[in-house]
Amino acid sequence: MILTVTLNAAIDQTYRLERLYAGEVNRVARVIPSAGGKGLNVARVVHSLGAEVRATGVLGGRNGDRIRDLLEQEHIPNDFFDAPIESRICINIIDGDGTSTELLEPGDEVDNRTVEGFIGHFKELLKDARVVTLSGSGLRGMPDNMYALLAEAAHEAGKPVILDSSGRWLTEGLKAAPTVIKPNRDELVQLAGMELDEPGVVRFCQNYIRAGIRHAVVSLGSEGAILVSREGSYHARPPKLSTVNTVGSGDAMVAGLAVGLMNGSAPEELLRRAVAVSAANTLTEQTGFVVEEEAGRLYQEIRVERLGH
Ligand SMILES: Nc1ncnc2c1ncn2[C@@H]1O[C@H](COP(=O)(O)OP(=O)(O)OP(=O)(O)O)[C@@H](O)[C@H]1O
Ligand SMILES: O=P(O)(O)OC[C@@]1(O)O[C@H](CO)[C@@H](O)[C@@H]1O
Repeated sequence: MILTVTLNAAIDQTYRLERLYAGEVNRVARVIPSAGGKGLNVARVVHSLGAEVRATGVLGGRNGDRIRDLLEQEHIPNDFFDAPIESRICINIIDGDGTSTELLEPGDEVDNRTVEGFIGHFKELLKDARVVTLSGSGLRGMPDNMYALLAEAAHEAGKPVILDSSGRWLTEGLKAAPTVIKPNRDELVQLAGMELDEPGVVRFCQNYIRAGIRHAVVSLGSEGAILVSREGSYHARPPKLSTVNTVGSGDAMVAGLAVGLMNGSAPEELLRRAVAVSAANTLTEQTGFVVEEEAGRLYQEIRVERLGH
């Protein structure tokens, strides 16, 4: 089973309208709600790929109940830790030309009892997990090294762990050397403190490989992704696509990586599958949702280049 962690779960509201006018009254044409926060998108995609998944994290309040209901409707197995908080709402506004504007609430504040309680809950769930994914921001009040604590618990239990986060959650989480990391272009620039070209990405990521991370996968939007590992580095590119909603593509990539890791895929295959799954996510309206056959079709069209750097 793949265990997905969403510390800061959300009701993701996708609003579609013809055009967004800042500073004016905007009427929404269509609302598409889904159980969100990055880890729940990962869970949905793993589920749609037919692999066994369990979603965990922290939920609370009426929004927390709604998130549970949405998960039940989709038959996504879940076992969240209940906390005296209100889970957040995140908004993604997509206008007629496909431009996406995201409004992300920060999430509620928790105390130490919730932090300790969740870590205990996570350690129990780890027993049945084959791969763990840690995604997105944490809740206020959680220690900056929350993901390092969870990754260390996964290491102790002998379970591979994928980290996909940003800011301090990522910087501190990296110190526990997760098995796989998946920064996007902006996150890598923040970590490096400068823009990087393709050889620069490989050289920079090799530092993480030396520090014990097995695969560093840098996602580059429509340009696909670069995987750096001890066995070699690769750049996989998807075909040009008419995208519908790109939000959650990074999460779909993490889902593809988790399934590949569980199946023991070699780096090139791991990357090709992850790029195919993430590209398939851009073709569906719902955030973090993939049609398996679409991913299979795209898999044939991914071009993979071995990098010499
Ligand atoms: N326009 C696109 N066309 C084809 N594939 C895409 C496109 N946008 C994203 N992808 C695929 O999705 C992967 C992840 O996208 P991206 O680098 O934007 O991640 P991200 O910023 O983490 O996304 P998010 O935070 O929205 O989940 C890319 O590596 C690529 O394989
Ligand atoms: O605030 P975080 O946890 O970093 O990101 C939250 C979020 O933007 O990420 C997903 C897209 O990747 C959305 O479902 C969700 O709303």
